Amino acid sequence: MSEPVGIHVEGVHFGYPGRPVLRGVDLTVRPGELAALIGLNGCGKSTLLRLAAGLLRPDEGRVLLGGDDLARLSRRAAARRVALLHQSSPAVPGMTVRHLVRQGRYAARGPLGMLREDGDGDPVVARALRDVGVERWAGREVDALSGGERQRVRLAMALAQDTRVLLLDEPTTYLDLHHQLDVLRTVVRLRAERGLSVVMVVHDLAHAARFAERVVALRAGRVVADGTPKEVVTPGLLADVLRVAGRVGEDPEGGWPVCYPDHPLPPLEYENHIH
Ligand SMILES: Nc1ncnc2c1ncn2[C@@H]1O[C@H](COP(=O)(O)OP(=O)(O)OP(=O)(O)O)[C@@H](O)[C@H]1O
Repeated sequence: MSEPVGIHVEGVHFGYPGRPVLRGVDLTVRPGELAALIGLNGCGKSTLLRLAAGLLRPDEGRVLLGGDDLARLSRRAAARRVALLHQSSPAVPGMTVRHLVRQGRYAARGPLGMLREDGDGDPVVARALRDVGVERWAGREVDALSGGERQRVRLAMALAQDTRVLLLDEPTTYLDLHHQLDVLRTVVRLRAERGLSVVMVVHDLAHAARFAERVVALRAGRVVADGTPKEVVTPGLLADVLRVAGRVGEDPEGGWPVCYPDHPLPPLEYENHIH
């Protein structure tokens, strides 16, 4: 028997009508592992996360969560195992931070459990608010928060699902540098403390190289590189995957790769076909 894994994406093909996006993607992320997913705009990163969360069904291939086929799980059972922080979410007029984060408990508690809850009662909600340092805003309206504040509250909502697999689509969007690092370090800490499998879409290679155990590069619907930051983040990757010319050095203390991007390269032929 092979080792049970957090999340295992196997041979996944997917397209929207008239638009093939993923063409046979394999990806395994073990408990306690943080994988950064990188690639050009429109290459299919968010689509892959939505498939991994069970919000889309693969045309071919499958997604396994701890060995169970996601396609066989109900929406609610899936939501107890995998949480997705979306790139953006619609505004909800009048909703408080606590109320929004409580929404993350729906899968675990069910409709009756949600009704019975007395407000502050759920310790997982309190912990999620604390994890991202937003407990002092619990009574504020979400719509009255800044973009960065709202992003952290949305992360708290994903954490409130209390799943072993966490999918984060650009979790540092809107955040200032201080809070980018704060959120990334929180994710790194939680994945170690709670043995989470984390897949995180990032555009900032510095963050991928510094905080992820693995960097997975997607191009034209396929995984074209998957390894440690040192293995993957190279001038070749900058050029082939991100269409940027630049140098790659090494952090003198930590040893992780440091990029010095210089100028964009023209798109490749396949990109014109796909997009
Ligand atoms: N609901 C949809 N219907 C049709 N096409 C879609 C839909 N969602 C995304 N696409 C297309 O699928 C492709 C992949 O989109 P996706 O959002 O997965 O890219 P991405 O890598 O996450 O991009 P970005 O870095 O810009 O967030 C794009 O060409 C996009 O236009």
